[in-house]
Formats: sequence, C-alpha cells, structure tokens
Amino acid sequence: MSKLGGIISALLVSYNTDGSLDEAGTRAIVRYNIDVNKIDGLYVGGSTGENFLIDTETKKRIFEIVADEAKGEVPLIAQVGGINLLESLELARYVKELGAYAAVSAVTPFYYKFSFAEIKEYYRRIVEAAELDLIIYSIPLLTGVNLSLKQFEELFNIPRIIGVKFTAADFYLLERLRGAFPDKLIFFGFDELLLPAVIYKVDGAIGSTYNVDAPLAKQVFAKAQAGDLDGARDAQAKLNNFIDQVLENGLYQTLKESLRLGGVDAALAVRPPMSQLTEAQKERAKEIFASLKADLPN
Ligand SMILES: CC(=O)N[C@@H]([C@@H](O)[C@H](O)[C@H](O)CO)[C@@H](O)CC(=O)C(=O)O
Repeated sequence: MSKLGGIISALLVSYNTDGSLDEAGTRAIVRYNIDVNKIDGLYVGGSTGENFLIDTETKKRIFEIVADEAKGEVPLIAQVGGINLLESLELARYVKELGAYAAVSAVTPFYYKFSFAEIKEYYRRIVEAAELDLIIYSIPLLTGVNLSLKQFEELFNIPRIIGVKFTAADFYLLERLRGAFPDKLIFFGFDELLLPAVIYKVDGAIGSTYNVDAPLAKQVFAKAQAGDLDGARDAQAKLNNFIDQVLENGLYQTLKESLRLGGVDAALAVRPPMSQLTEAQKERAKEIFASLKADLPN
C-alpha cells in the first residue's frame, strides 16, 4: 500500500431518512471515491461522516464496511477521537483488530475545557490502545482547542504520533510547524485554502469536498508542487466556485446530492439534527453540480 499523502476524502456516509446507516450506499460512496475520484486515501469517522452524531456500534460498522469495500486499494485512516475517551479506546482497539487501517486519528477532545496535560494523556492512551500510528486532528474552529507550536512538539514526541490533520487558516503556525517538523505528516483540512497550504509543503489534504471534486483538487496539488502557480490558481478558483456554492446551499447535504447526481445510488440522507435538503435546494444542487462538471478535468 502506498504511503499516506495526496488528496484524501473525509468520507461522506450515507444514512437512511430514519437516521440508520445505509450500508450499501456507504459502500457505493467508497467505490465512487476510489474508481471515479482516483482518491489517494480515505479518512473515515471524521466530521464529514457525521461521526459525532452516531453511536459506537455504528462507528464500528462504518470502519468495518469501508475496510471491506476498499479492499486495500487505498490507505485508510480511522478517526476514533471524541470526548468519551473510553469509547475512543474501544474504537482504537477495534480498528487495530480489523487490520485494514494504516493509521488512526483523533480529534482534540472538545466541549469541556481540558487542560493540555489532559489532552496529552488522551493521545498517549489512544496510541497505546491502537498500537497504530496516529494523526492528531486539530480543528480549532469547531473544538475551540488551539494547540501552540510547543504543544505540538510535546504531542509529536509521543511515540507513534506521526502527524497532524491541520484544519486552520493559520499559515504562520503551518509554516512554523513545517519547518520544525520536516519528518511529520501534515494534512491540510480547508479545501478552499489548499493552494497556499501546498506552497508550505503539506504532505496532503483531507477534506469533505474531495468526495466530489477530487480531480480538481489533485490538479491544484500537482500544479503547485510542480511550480505551475498560474495553473494551480486557476484550478483553485474552479474548486472555490464549487465550494462557495456548496457552503451556501448546505455543505454535507449538497455534497451528498452531488454524489447522487454523479451516479451514486444511495439514500444519502443526513443524520438529525441536520436537516435534509428542501426541493428548492435539490434543484440548486443540480445547477451547482452541473457547473462543477463543466470545470472537472477529463
Ligand atoms: C467542518 C468540515 O467539514 N471541514 C472539512 C473541510 O473539508 C470543509 O468541509 C471544506 O473545507 C469546506 O469548508 C474537513 O476539514 C473535515 C474533515 O476532514 C473531517 O471530516 O473530519
């Protein structure tokens, strides 16, 4: 299996309208990512999978069916973090047993204002349970947890913590991190800011829109790495035309509707309390997807 890097989809999950897991539909999303998007990997159990809205058994089942469907064709990362450390440990052990995941990841624990010592202990225990490499998931906008360079250093010193999914528009910190830790993996998490992150030599990017727009994102990545900045800017502008409209119409809902329009046969509902698209939003999704299709490379 190839090394972790490149454009990785934070996997969308198909739910039925009653909120239950649509297993066949989720498998279809995995296939679409591998066969159509030619994705470089899948990040399973992230925000995009609506992971913080589902129970432990459903999380396990998703890890299991994604592994079964991906058949080792692309590297998989399992996000096992949350605010219930005992659940995270159970999930970490489960993922290890599946034997199909290249690494685990864990969001910084949120809601309660945990001290840094508590956060560090949380990561130490998850790595110990997983017996796998771990990628920190830092998304301060949603968690309220801002890690400093010094704190990243302390976490990176824990054996088997190999990198970070860095979802912040803090390019100063990103530049400092890259320079200080050339051997750690840095995955960028804001799809609309991919180009500047590639310039700072991130190893890859993990995002929700890549389930649908990965071919364009791959262009941004490749062109920027090759020094073709005009080409990369052009591809990022096309990507952002899509992302802009998706954010306005409803992020995960519109991405799921785009998958349907792209041929994925699945229920593609979202979990409550998220609301489903209205008929008007579905119509709008058709226009959004049509404009993306016109921009996608052949
Ligand atoms: C909150 C959220 O969904 N953020 C996305 C981005 O890909 C984001 O949707 C995109 O940049 C549009 O703003 C990722 O960072 C999340 C992600 O990778 C995950 O599912 O864990």
